[in-house]
Amino acid sequence: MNENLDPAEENLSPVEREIEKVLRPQVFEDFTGQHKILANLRIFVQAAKLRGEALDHVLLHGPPGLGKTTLSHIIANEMGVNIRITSGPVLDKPGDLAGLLTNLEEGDILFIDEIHRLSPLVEEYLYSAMEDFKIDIMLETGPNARSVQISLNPFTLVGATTRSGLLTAPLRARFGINSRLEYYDAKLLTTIVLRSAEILKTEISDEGAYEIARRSRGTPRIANALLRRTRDFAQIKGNGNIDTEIAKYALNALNVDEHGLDEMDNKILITIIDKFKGGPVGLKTIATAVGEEEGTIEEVYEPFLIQEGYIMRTSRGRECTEIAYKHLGRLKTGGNTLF
Ligand SMILES: Nc1ncnc2c1ncn2[C@@H]1O[C@H](COP(=O)(O)OP(=O)(O)OP(=O)(O)O)[C@@H](O)[C@H]1O
Ligand SMILES: [Mg+2]
Repeated sequence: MNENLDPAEENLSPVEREIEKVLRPQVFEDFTGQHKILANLRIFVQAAKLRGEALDHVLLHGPPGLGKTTLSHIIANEMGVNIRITSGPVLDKPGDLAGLLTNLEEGDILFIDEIHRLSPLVEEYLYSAMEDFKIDIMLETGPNARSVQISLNPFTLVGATTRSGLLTAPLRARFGINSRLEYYDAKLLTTIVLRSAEILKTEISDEGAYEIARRSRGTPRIANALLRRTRDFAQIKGNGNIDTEIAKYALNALNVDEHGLDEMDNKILITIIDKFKGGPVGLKTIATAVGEEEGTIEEVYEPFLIQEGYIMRTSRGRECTEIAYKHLGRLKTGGNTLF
């Protein structure tokens, strides 16, 4: 496995991976949305550069595909430093981490993706590295074994996670900068789609871009993926240009509904309403019923369904709202269909 590969891109074909790469913004200027986070980061980066210091450690959290990995690379570019990439599950011994840390040059960024999945032992080892830029390493083994403390070059740890709730308090406390990425509105996503279309040299109307944008679950990664697929439809079924009509045609063919919910979103809502009388029902039960991992539902599907008002999280489980009933054409009392 290429150590610099984003896990989210592992199952893409080489061509798609290349496209991902050219679409990924490289500097603050090209990164759309998340205004507050960006405004702050620009200041922190500028100040750190002015003082000639490493940037404070940064924690980026939020649902998949909103730009955590992208921002990490941008921070490295803007700081003018190297970035080393690893992830929580890959680092299974403190020794793995020590190897990475001792190779960092002054100011470099160590990016740990899925940082909530660090083993407790590795996490603890990270504490002194983050706090004092010092680590203990073991020299020799057996009777001569001894540990010595070595100093590291000051570096910046950038941690990314979709599950900040799973981070321990001591780890979270060691990040000076803590940013939560939010879903993007349709207007911002339209800008992103237009930018990507330009890079891909695809003709697209503003309305066509908006149609893709508003049906992308608030997520740039999904917007770019839908743009690429719509481009295919435009090429084969049309004249290569994307307008509203071809966008609608493509999105329907891809099972993305009018409100941008995909098949699994709808399956979750239908299950809660038809099988569990609209809830409340526990996450585990929903997961079993729809045949999806509990964690995936909690990280990927639920946050968007909650934000858009389709479901509510209560102490007794998940409940569908009036909006979900309306969306699916169900009557709230008794769960009968309208049709
Ligand atoms: N603000 C943005 N402006 C333009 N494009 C963006 C933006 N945010 C993300 N993208 C695009 O979306 C893709 C996915 O973003 P990224 O890989 O950074 O998400 P992530 O938050 O790291 O997701 P995961 O949690 O799955 O790792 C990127 O390749 C990039 O092209
Ligand atoms: Mg990522």
